[in-house]
Amino acid sequence: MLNADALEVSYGKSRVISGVSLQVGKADKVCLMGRNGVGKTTLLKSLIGLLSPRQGRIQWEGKEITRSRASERSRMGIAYVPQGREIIPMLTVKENLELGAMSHYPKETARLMEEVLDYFPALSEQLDRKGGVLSGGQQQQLAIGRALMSKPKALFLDEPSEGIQPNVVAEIARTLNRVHTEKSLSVFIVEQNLDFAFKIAERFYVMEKGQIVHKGNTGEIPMDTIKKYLTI
Ligand SMILES: Nc1ncnc2c1ncn2[C@@H]1O[C@H](COP(=O)(O)OP(=O)(O)OP(=O)(O)O)[C@@H](O)[C@H]1O
Repeated sequence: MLNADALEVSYGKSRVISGVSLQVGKADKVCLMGRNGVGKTTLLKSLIGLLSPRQGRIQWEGKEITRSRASERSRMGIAYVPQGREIIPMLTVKENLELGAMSHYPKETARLMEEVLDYFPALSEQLDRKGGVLSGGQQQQLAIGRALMSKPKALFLDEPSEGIQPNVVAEIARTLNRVHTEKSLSVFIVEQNLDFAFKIAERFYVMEKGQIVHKGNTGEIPMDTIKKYLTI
């Protein structure tokens, strides 16, 4: 579905990603792990179109998208949940959700919202509240819900468990697994929380200094082995 080949991504003269190749298949559940600053967010942004790779190529469903803008990739079914969630604090929960459908599926807003509120019932009671007053966990649910409003085929999430209470993290994992099953959604998560990552991912990639140094199936490798890559 998404195929990245030999990507190189830089900020000015500083090369952050080099020679990275990875695949995300249909209904795949993949986690990208690595210590702080190894380049996970940079790689994710290049996959969804917010950064342009200096070298390499990205294909989506067999089509070249290396130079496509993020908005075009979004129309093709690639949705992004950024680190820090980036919900709009002055808009209500309902308005934040509506934004997700506005670009591509404005006529389906009501139906999509019903679906998203079924996935995240806690948001139903908050619809008229400003996004900015929600707890971190509710904001994360809102950010994922907003992404789902664009009817994605694949969801790319950057550290969705960061700063969130364990019970809400567990609930988010359950919901992502449910959406994956019901919609054949592909899920690609950047995570440092291994418990959360292992609740979702079937496959993983580990990054060090801008390169993939390890990959495999989560079921075939003990969590402790991966932990070694993440501890200093
Ligand atoms: N906009 C930018 N301009 C210049 N350098 C940047 C920029 N964003 C990130 N970097 C640098 O690129 C490197 C990789 O950062 P990146 O955020 O991709 O890592 P990460 O693995 O996602 O880290 P974290 O887990 O802390 O989010 C770091 O050295 C960082 O300082």
